[in-house]
Amino acid sequence: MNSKVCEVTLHPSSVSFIYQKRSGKTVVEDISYAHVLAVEEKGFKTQDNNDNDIYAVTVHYVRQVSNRRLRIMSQNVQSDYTTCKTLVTRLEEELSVTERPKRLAVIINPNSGKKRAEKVFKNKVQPVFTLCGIHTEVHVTKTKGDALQHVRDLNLADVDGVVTVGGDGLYCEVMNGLLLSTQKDHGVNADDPKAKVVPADIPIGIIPAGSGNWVTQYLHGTRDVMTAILHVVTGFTSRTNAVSVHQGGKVSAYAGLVLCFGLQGDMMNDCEKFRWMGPNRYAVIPISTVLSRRTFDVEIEYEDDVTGELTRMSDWMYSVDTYVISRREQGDKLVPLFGDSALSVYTSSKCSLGKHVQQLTKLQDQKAGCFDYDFVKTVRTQGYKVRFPRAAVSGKGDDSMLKEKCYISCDGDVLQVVKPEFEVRLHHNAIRLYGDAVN
Ligand SMILES: Nc1ncnc2c1ncn2[C@@H]1O[C@H](COP(=O)(O)OP(=O)(O)OP(=O)(O)O)[C@@H](O)[C@H]1O
Repeated sequence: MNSKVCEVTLHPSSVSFIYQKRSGKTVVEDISYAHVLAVEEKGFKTQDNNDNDIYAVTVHYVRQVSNRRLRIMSQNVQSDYTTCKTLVTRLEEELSVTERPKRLAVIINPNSGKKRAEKVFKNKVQPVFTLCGIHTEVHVTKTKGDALQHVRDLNLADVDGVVTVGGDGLYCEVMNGLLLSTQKDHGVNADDPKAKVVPADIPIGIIPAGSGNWVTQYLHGTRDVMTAILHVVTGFTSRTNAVSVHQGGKVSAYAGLVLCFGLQGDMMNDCEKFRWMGPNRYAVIPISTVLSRRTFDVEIEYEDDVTGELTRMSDWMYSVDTYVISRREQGDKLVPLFGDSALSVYTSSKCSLGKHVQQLTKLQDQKAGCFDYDFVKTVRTQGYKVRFPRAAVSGKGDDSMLKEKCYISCDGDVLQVVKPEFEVRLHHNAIRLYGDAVN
């Protein structure tokens, strides 16, 4: 922390401090009001050489350090009383007119990742929220589904945002709760795939404490916890897409990261059986799933976003994957694209194991060209139906159920396909996240 007698200049959108270092070098520190977190009055110190009373104020602010990481810096300002008071008044004014959250509902999954979510909240999140004068209402989940129900029970008018401390699965639950509550409040039938979904206005902040934390990585360019906290307290938000999956006239779930039918669904289902292994299970189990990969005899119906044509394709497929946060190529890498105008749906048909592993490895490493294989098809659409026209079913008509167990990975959670048809719809920019995603 710098602690020097300063010259303070208030500009329209920033404040600058000019002081001399011990070496005699003059330093100018310019801090945008948008980056100021809090101002604390420390009181009178000594007198300067001109017999003026020296007053001290500490200004806490955010600075980007490296690799898109953010940190809290503090400037200890010492100056005459009037200058300091003018500074405090101005900064408090600036802080009060921003979109900063003041009341947050916090939901913690104590079982996320390495089970450190509660510690992360207590040691890292709470002190920053306290510094910024944010009031919190904390809920620690007891079981799966608890977060969704808690959000549904919240009076959304009482909070400025909902913060999750956990992984992508916890984010998915909260997002589901917010979207379902919003549809109910607006009289929208969430079960109807054609209904126009009303976007959820309450932003979600994600403090990464899970195993994957991909939404955080895509949004902030880092999984760093302090960076995620500072994105919440500074209050900037970005919009992101959601997709819904419907079966048998009901909405099964919304996804905000991935909705992958087939191979990835099987991988997640296999990984769930080995939850006791912790995050290590994701490194080992998928290999055995790929080695025993299975194909599904499916028909996909969609309206092509480019031609507007209603199209059907039938094939034996390993997977039908949708990345809710789209991927686009930048140089030799895939980078995230938030709020894409259509879904990119990737289907994988029969191919040799060697080629498949090569393609999946490229995809895992986020390499450009990972979809450029003859067995991978890319479709751009607002939604699609997947049917199992030749699958064995039990029951008839609306009661028919698939006999084979098939799974979808919905943001890493396992969703079973029970009906011989499911439908997926895009909901453009339906969710607000704390963070300034740069596409
Ligand atoms: N108290 C709880 N006990 C068991 N499961 C929970 C609890 N709270 C939430 N869950 C569910 O556990 C699943 C995984 O949670 P979460 O995403 O937080 O951690 P993770 O799986 O370690 O991380 P990631 O999803 O990033 O891989 C989610 O479906 C979540 O809803």
